[in-house]
Amino acid sequence: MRHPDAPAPGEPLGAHYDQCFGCGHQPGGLGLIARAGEDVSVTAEFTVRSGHQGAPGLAHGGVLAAALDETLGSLNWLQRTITVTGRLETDFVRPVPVGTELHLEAQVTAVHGRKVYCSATGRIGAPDGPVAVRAQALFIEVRVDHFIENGRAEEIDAALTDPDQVKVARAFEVNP
Ligand SMILES: CCCCC/C=C\C/C=C\C/C=C\C/C=C\CCCC(=O)SCCNC(=O)CCNC(=O)[C@H](O)C(C)(C)COP(=O)(O)OP(=O)(O)OC[C@H]1O[C@@H](n2cnc3c(N)ncnc32)[C@H](O)[C@@H]1OP(=O)(O)O
Repeated sequence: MRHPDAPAPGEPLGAHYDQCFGCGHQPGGLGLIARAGEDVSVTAEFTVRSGHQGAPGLAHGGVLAAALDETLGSLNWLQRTITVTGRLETDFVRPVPVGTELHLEAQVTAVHGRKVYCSATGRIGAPDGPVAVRAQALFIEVRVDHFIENGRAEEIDAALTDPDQVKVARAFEVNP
């Protein structure tokens, strides 16, 4: 369900963690930029770079799955809950050349308790371009302890003492 304080449609969502491979400022990462959509949906773009290749001149399937995963994960901002990927099923429909701007969209399709069912699509070159990838996913709601108990102490300690990170956690109504 869309949280009453969710970002307005069109508003950029920013990074949930500065060192995230998907949305953070990580060298070699995706540099994916997401925006809130209507209801519980998001749109995002990511440009395939040479470091994302699997075959000559083509994106690696795992990188495309990561872009879908990150787009789906950014639905957290609209629900103001923290969820992590439990299951991600991906259809690779078309090869994606290096240099392509992949236009992604994702939405929540159902919620049962802690389970959030969602789907995503990635299109080549434009929001109405040819479909290249699709995903069906199940995200599971977790508490902030999930990260504190499982993450490496070095990064967890840094996150807990970073005011910007704490602000992001508060946006998810989490009190670390
Ligand atoms: C210190 C400061 C930190 C600050 C953090 C601040 C902000 C963070 C904000 C957002 C960040 C959040 C996410 C990141 C966003 C985007 C990145 C992309 C997303 C990812 O990349 S994220 C990484 C990959 N992800 C994982 O690293 C998960 C590893 N995994 C686990 O940690 C556990 O596996 C877990 C927690 C998933 C479940 O464990 P659990 O013990 O809590 O719950 P349980 O197993 O009981 O499952 C409950 C119900 O889900 C069903 N269920 C579970 N898994 C299923 C599956 N695979 N298929 C079908 N059904 C499944 C069960 O069947 C049951 O269903 P039922 O209730 O009906 O019986």
